[in-house]
This record gives sequence, structure tokens and C-alpha cells, in this order.
Amino acid sequence: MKTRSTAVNQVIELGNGNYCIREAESTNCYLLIGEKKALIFDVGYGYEDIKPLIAELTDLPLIVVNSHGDPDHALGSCWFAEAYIHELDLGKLFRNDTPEMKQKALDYRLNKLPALKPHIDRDMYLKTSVKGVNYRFVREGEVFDLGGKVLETIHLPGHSYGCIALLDAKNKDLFSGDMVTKHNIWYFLPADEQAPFRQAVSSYRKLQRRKAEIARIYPAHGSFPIGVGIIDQLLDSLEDMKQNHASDLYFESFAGSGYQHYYKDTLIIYSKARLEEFMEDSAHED
Ligand SMILES: Nc1ccn([C@@H]2O[C@H](COP(=O)(O)O)[C@@H](O)[C@H]2O)c(=O)n1
Repeated sequence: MKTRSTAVNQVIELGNGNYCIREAESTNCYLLIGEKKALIFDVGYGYEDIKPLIAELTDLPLIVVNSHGDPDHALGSCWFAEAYIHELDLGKLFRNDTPEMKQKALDYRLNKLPALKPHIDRDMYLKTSVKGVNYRFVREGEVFDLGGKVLETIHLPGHSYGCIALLDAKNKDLFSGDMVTKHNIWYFLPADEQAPFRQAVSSYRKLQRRKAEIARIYPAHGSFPIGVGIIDQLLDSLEDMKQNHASDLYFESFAGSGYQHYYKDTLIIYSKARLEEFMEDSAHED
């Protein structure tokens, strides 16, 4: 099928009725089309309404599912009547739904991509809100049957308390949100926004146990698909970070600051407090 992109959203065909709608060269939103229904996994910051792009690819009833409540994944819910999110992340989404947060995030993005400036209606965007959306809570094990394509929800707390991934076991595709990626993973936001590292370790171990069911991983940021070996690398990177963090470089963003730990293909950006807590937790385990 011929796909149309806009200046803000690039549409990439993945095969097997799956598409990536990549917003502003950053957030990979996945449109998964079955025989009876379609599902969009993440909807970006929502700099523009992506419904017209979706309508060119499918006219099936659409289910909107957010991988977690961060603004770059879920603020775009404002364009839809109903959206799924894990209950632990709805508060986070609402806290991020302010003109100030949107302004900061937009400035950060336009600083990286000045060519987008004429294509985003800033005033309109600052007025959007996710508060009028009808939310449904998505839970561990919940299944979305699209007809010929079935997606199982896997709860993976870590980068946020309510992070989920969707597994299409028949086709061996994992749509991993922010928990599994070769791009950076932020772990420096306050403790009420992101789970302790010990929970991230449990989440990566949970995915390790499902490795035989996964051949390709489609992350919410960075290149795709990636191989299943990245799950082991992420676990190893957390161990490595405990030992080898002395030369980690400082990082600053519109949402806070942290330190960058590179390990093989992975990059964890963490706060000192979170690392100290992790090291203490590990000491008690021994
Ligand atoms: N509230 C937020 C906002 C963004 N992130 C992460 O920022 C990264 C953005 O990467 P770009 O290279 O596209 O600038 C990405 O890892 C987001 O997940 C976040 O964690 N929380």
C-alpha cells in the first residue's frame, strides 16, 4: 500500500499489516491492523491529529493503547475519544498535560528540528488536553484480539510504573514501548514518576523468560526492529552501571538531568539517587 507522510509524522510500512507512524523523528507509534480491528500503540506528543493518516491505512474500528503516561507517548490521546493506559500512569499523564510542559517539550524538539517550526501550530497545540478522553485501564495479561492478530499485554514497571509492552506471539513481534530500546532510556525523573531499578530488573527478567516467543522488537524510540539479545544487554547494563559509573557524563534535558551510562548498544540515563538506592538494594540481597 502507498503511504503518505506529513512534515511531522513519517509513515513507514513494516509488513504484515503493521505500520510505524514516527512523530518528529522521535516517537515510534505502531499501527497494527488485523482482520476486524486495528490498534495504535502510542500516539506521540500529538503535535498534529494523526487520525487522517490512520484513515488512509484502515477503516476498521481503532483501539488506542498508550505504552505509558509520558508526554511523548500519550499526550496525543487528546485527538481520540477513548484510550487505554495502565492505571499507575494516568496521574503522570495528567500532570504532564500543562501548557508549560508542552511548551518546554516543543522548544526542545524544535531546537533539534528547526525545519518543523512552520508545520506545528503552537497555539493550537498548547490548547489541547487529554483530560476529556475516556480512559480504560489496561492490565497485565489483557489480550487485544484484532482478528488474525492477537496482542498480549505485558506489564513492565521501570522507566515508569505503568509501562507496558504488547506481544504478538504468533508473529513473534514485541512492541516494547520505552522499556526495551537501543535509544536512551530515562531513569532520572522523581521517584513517584519512575520505578526503582530493582523493579526494572524484574521486568527485564520477565521478558527474558518470554524470549523464545520473540524474534523482533519494535521500540518506541530509535531503530527497529531490534534483536532479542537487547534484553540481556539491558540487564547486564544495570549490573555494569553499579560497578562502572565513575566516568559517566552529565546529561541535561527539559525534564531534568542525569548521568549517561553506555553499555554495548544500550544507554541508561539515571539519577545519582536512583543508582545509590539500587546499590543499597543489591547489598541487602547479598
Ligand atoms: N517526559 C519524557 C520525555 C522524553 N523522554 C525520553 O526522551 C528521549 C527523547 O529522545 P530524542 O532523541 O527523541 O530527543 C526518549 O528516550 C524519551 O523516552 C522521557 O523519557 N520522558
